[in-house]
Amino acid sequence: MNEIEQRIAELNKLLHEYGHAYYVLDNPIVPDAVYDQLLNELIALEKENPSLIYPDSPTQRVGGTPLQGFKKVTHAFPMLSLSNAFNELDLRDFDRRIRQAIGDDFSYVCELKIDGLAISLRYEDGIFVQGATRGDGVVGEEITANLRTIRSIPLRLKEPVTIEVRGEAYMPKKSFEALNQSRQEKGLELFANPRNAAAGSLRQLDPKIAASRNLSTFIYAIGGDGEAYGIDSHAEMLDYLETLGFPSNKERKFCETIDDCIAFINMWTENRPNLAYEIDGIVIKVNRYAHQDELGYTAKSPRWAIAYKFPAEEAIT
Ligand SMILES: NC(=O)c1cc2c(N)ncc(C(N)=O)c2s1
Repeated sequence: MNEIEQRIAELNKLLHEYGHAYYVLDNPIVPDAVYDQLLNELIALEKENPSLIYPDSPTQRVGGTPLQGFKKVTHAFPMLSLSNAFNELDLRDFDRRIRQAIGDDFSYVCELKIDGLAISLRYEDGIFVQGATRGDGVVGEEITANLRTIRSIPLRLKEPVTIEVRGEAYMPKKSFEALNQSRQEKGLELFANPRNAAAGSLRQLDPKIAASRNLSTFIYAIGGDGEAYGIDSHAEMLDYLETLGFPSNKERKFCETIDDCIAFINMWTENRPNLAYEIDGIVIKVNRYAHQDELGYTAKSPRWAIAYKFPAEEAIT
């Protein structure tokens, strides 16, 4: 490798590491000025040596030309929906049904239900190759170019695995307020809520617009069976996603009983306004895969999971 190739390889490695710390771990290890200076150096070197541009270089996040339309993509594994619970009685019914099926020796994992747009990301040998919306759960829209602009989505994983993951793309509350403020000043129609703003941004044909919307993601599931990756519980799967370099939401709790889940729900009902992003509920999943396999699925959703939905907020008149 000559000096330029070495420097380009080194800059890609450094910028991946710094970008992961900043956008995924929310814990920068260098000042922004240092990151920008290295990025500008890489942009200049790539301009002089286009044959040395890595496909997953951080300079390759925002594509050039707008798309004509979105292709349809059939998910390798259907993206299922969750059945809903609206009150404590629904939650205790859910818990009772599980006990009747598998006995009492099991536990739950509770997670925040992110109010965004469900997405599916495909990686081959660790490289991000395709991203899609949920669509109807079986067929979604291919929005790879727009998802590449989201800095928390790794373009290369820390392991060269072939994997399909699911998560939620969302717009932080502060970005939503700033976006609507600027739209108001331009006399444009406002977005009703961060979820619509995130969905609208990812449906743009020009990736430069998506890139300007400061979207982020949380990744929370592997498509297909996690056993293929040597994992045998939901909690371990979430940790595995983090080791691969995905952003996963840290506000999750291992719960022994449905009472612990209800306490978690009550705490977040109270604390929800303090989050930097919107959530519309709490997702409760039976933790061990062996138990999930025993419980199985109904026609459209897993029997081992439920989404508690917060009461719709009273419209502030
Ligand atoms: N429809 C679904 O299966 C899910 C939807 C969501 C969501 N919007 N946010 C978080 C999770 C999670 N942590 O499992 C899930 S799962």
